[in-house]
Amino acid sequence: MDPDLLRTSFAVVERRAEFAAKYFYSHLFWHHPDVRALFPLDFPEDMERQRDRLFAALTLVVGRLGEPGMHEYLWELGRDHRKYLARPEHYAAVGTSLIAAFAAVSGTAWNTEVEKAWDEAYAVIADAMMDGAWEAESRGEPPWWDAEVLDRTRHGDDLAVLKLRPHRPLPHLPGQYVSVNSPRVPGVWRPYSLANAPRPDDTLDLHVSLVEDGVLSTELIRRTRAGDVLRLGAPGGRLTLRTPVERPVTFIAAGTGWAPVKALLEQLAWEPGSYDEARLFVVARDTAYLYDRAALGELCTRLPHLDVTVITPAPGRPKAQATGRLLTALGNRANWARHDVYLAGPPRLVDETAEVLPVLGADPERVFCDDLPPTDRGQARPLGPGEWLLHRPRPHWHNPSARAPD
Ligand SMILES: NC(=O)C1=CN([C@@H]2O[C@H](COP(=O)(O)OP(=O)(O)OC[C@H]3O[C@@H](n4cnc5c(N)ncnc54)[C@H](O)[C@@H]3O)[C@@H](O)[C@H]2O)C=CC1
Repeated sequence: MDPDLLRTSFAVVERRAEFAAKYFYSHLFWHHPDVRALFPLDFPEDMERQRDRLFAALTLVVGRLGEPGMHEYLWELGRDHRKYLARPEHYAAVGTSLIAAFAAVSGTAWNTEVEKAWDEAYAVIADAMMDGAWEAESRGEPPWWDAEVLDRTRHGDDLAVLKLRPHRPLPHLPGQYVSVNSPRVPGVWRPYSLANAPRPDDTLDLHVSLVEDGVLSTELIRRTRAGDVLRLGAPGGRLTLRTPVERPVTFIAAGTGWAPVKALLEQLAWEPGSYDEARLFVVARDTAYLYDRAALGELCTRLPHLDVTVITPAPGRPKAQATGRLLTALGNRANWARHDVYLAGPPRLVDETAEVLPVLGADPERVFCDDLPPTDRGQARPLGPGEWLLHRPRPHWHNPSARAPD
């Protein structure tokens, strides 16, 4: 496998990503109409997301092939793909269509050497995924877990906490997430962090925030009731407590990113550790969205040394202003080089914070977060004067063809 050749040839494909994705799906569905059932059909929004996801996943894999942790990631992905009833023949079909699409959009940049590199890379990816699926199957793990909704607590119009009881126990680590599907929104799966450490009664909590035009979040917040049954995929993710906890720890939770952090704090409360400092930053779009204050208070009693900072935007300011305030608050703290940092929340906040922490002295290898697909469509935080200089936003070019005739 030649990583440089893969990266340079993928850069050509990425420039025509839209066309490549259309070609890929048309090729796949034409040659294997049976595979169509594995992809969501009814929601155009979802076909688009699927396209974005395909390229986001490929970019991640191509950028990190051969890196430590990549095999595990693919293994987990394959285990999770059992929920789509993905079989070895589907992996072969996807590989053929992907390479056909890459060849179609690459023009003269495509040759036998590039094709060989992609054939080999795809074989590595598919083998790792099929290993994950096979291992899960051989230990008797179900392809998904059905879970009954025991309770749904609404917090305002756009937030809900669901309590679920899986029909069979779903073993997980605090901080992990699962993908969730409702039979009323067929084919649509979204990742949600489990908001609790494992409990003796095996119940699970999900914290759901409304995503504008999001079919599943709307379903879960507005229509799902006690007695409904949801479907959960295999748990996964990197946001798990590194134990034994011997270094100081910082948790940063924004919005419903509070869910995995809550689970991690529950674990910290019973995990023996030799750390001497624990910090928690809770960021919310306004005080009304600090929806779990009672649980936070309880955790503070169980973790008396936990230093808590709550951050919201100034009254009347946009929600993303809280991210600027968070970055300032982080800058006012010391000892980052010693801290393990666990970070959860909207992807833009996670990206910005993960970029700033090493500048403050944190070890990037000790900053833990999930790679989640973006769900928010809001505007980015307005740039501060220093950032404006460093990252001037792209100009909005006029479209000459839209100009009125002289
Ligand atoms: N494991 C994880 O990392 C988890 C991540 N999430 C993600 O967290 C988000 C939760 O959404 P909500 O609760 O509605 O959060 P929210 O929209 O209320 O935002 C909370 C805070 O995040 C920051 N923020 C939001 N959008 C931003 C932007 N565009 N740029 C910079 N900062 C921004 C702001 O400080 C805001 O006050 C979802 O995107 C979800 O996917 C949720 C659970 C777990």
